[in-house]
Amino acid sequence: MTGPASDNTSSADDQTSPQVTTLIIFGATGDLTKRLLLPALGQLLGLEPDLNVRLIGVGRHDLTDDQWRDKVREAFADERSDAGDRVAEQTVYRRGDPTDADDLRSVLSDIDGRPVLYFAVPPSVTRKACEALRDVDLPPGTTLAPEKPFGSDQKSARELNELLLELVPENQIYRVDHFLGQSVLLDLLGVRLANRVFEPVWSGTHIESVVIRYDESLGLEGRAGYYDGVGALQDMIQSHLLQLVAVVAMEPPATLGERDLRDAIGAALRAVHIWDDDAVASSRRARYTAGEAGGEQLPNYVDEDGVDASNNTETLAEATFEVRTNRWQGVPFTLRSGKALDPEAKEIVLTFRPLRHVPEQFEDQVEPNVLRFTFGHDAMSVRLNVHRGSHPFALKTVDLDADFGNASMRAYAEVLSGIIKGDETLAVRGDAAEECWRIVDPIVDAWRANKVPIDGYAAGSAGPDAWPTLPL
Ligand SMILES: O=P(O)(O)OC[C@H]1O[C@@H](O)[C@H](O)[C@@H](O)[C@@H]1O
Repeated sequence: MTGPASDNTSSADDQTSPQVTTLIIFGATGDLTKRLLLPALGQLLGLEPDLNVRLIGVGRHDLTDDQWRDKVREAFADERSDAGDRVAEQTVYRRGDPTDADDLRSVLSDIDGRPVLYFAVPPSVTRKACEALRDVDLPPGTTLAPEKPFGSDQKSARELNELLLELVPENQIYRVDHFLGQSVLLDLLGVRLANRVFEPVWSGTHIESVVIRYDESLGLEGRAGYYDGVGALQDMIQSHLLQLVAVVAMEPPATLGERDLRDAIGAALRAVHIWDDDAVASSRRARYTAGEAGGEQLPNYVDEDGVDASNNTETLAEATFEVRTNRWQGVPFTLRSGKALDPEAKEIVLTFRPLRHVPEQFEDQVEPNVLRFTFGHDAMSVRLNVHRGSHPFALKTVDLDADFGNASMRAYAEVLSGIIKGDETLAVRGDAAEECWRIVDPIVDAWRANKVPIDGYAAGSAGPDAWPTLPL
């Protein structure tokens, strides 16, 4: 995490000098590494040139060191820096299988300082790799960074936690959820916790509903191997969006140190339940049919390469939850995310309750106040009723917009920064990972049992016509 060092970090405090970190990326030739991890590392090195990092790529393909270095340079090209050039110059590639203890030993025999094992591989490979690591002597400080999804239900998440904890202590496990590094989440923390005008009204006494949506125009993008059978609920709501719920709903922590913040997130998640405890009535799912979205012509989802129609995968999911605390009981938190949607809508929207009384001259003119945070090109707006018009008490609803511009750091750069510096604040703690599955498991079960119909929507539309509109 950038900014002031956290006040109650554990592992970060133990480090006295800029220790060397060897970042070992398993899945080095994969899409995640190319599109997200390496560009983020390049950006981070440009912003923090003193980070003492070595990079090793590990993959199943045959690559020479020079070929790998070219890939790294290419990924760093947009944000080139001396530090990035140095890392790209020194990096090496090892052909290896992360599920093979001999290969793991061989990679770890050749490292400087503290190794970070970043698993940019499918979850089944991460699990087998961790099983293989039981037979490997891990160097001091070894850090494990598994990517989402972390398990496939509460039970498997618990088992994976147990396995990881056999290998290293919790403060050396960085479960990656890049939404914790999204600048909008960091904006939300600032707006909520540093402003007198917001914190006192941050509760169900004043807020009527919360909507967190992440409607993307992208389709499957050739990711059937991962996405098909997983779907929008598990891909987005189970992980990313529930982390956002926790940050909106948590009790204000005394500090933003890793322990206080992650305790608050964990407590908030433990209070989240499906609305009315009714997974069938409180969830919806749908799948796209052919159409044009994001400038691309998309086929029916079921006709996409690699899709197995019998998986019945949804590409749009919506579910409503309740946070059963004194602060939030009775306030619906609706989460929604999907692919191939137009318009894109990636935002957190808090709608305020009506005033108990307004002067009669204002009646019928007043709209609810709305506080909105927008992802991507970060922005925030507050909807207010103000005087405007031809008579003294005429009101108009206006959105006061603040455009924060592009984030100074990519979400993955924030996450990598924490991992490299040994600050766990923006990593998912084990209890939170299990809790997120506890919350959605009943919906997954209801959908598998076909208790919720799967609706259709044309790619490029705003979703199924029959679904109620969320506040926008
Ligand atoms: O918009 P971002 O930061 O790329 O995050 C969204 C992506 O997050 C990933 O974790 C999901 O697997 C993708 O399906 C999704 O598109």
